[in-house]
Amino acid sequence: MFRPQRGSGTASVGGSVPVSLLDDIMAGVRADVAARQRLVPLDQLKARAAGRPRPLDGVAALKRDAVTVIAEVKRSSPSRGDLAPIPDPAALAREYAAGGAAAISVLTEPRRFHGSLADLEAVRQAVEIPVLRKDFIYCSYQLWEALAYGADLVLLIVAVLDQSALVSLIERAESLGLTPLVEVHTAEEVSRAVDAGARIIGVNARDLRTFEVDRDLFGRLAPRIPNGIVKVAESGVRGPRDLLAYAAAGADAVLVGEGLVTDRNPRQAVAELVTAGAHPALRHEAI
Ligand SMILES: O=C(O)c1ccccc1NCC(=O)[C@H](O)[C@H](O)COP(=O)(O)O
Repeated sequence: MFRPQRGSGTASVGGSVPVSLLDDIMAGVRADVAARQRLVPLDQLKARAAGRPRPLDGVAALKRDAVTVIAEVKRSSPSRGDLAPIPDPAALAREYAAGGAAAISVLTEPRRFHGSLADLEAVRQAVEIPVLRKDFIYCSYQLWEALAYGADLVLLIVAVLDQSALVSLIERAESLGLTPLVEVHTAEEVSRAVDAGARIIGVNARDLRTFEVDRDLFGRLAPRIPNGIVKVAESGVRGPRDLLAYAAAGADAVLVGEGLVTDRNPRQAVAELVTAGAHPALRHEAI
């Protein structure tokens, strides 16, 4: 198994073939999905999903007359290692909701982020605001899992999907009532997301191949995102100042992980972001 160095998303395996960490993550995700498919056949998953209420509207939750906050349940990450043990994700989610978060993001990838579908379900049962399944989704089985375990939104990362897969996953997610948050990191990926019909586009400041965080990237890419599409600034928010910078560059929402899970008072940390996001100078019309 490839073990990444901090600050480096690529390495030489066996001294010769360069392997991207993202490729390594995807290999693990595919193996895990295949194993879960053997344990829980699609019919069983669909039956479980049928017992769930219809998912909440992700667009309506994020696009308000203030900059909204998506607060993330994030234990660990490839770039930063262990961040917080989070023994009770439901309790953390309740704190986030009490602080005014518009939605909760739950990392469900187990190998690198120490997340799970059980975390997703626990958070779903704890809060009434929309919940995002944040994972490396490449197939419709994972969408059914998202639905069955209580997600309202799903992350689709353009960098790991070819265009036909992106289009069909967006369509399939929408047809299931799930709202896709389509993540980009380059101008070309913005075009692909727009062409594929994304209604929410997240610009991730973190390059998933090098782990470098470029907070100015959102400002460069946001003008390429047409009006009417919800713009989310992902990664690198460590406090209200970062939210205000993203807001000034046109963000409708920010997605925050490390800055919240490492704070001693996550409820207050969210509330401070929400207060900054509601500043009258930032107010814009809801779509
Ligand atoms: O966080 C990582 O190291 C990472 C590495 C490879 C793929 C994804 C990764 N993180 C997922 C995210 O995009 C973040 O969890 C999210 O945007 C919050 O970022 P932050 O507030 O900087 O923790």
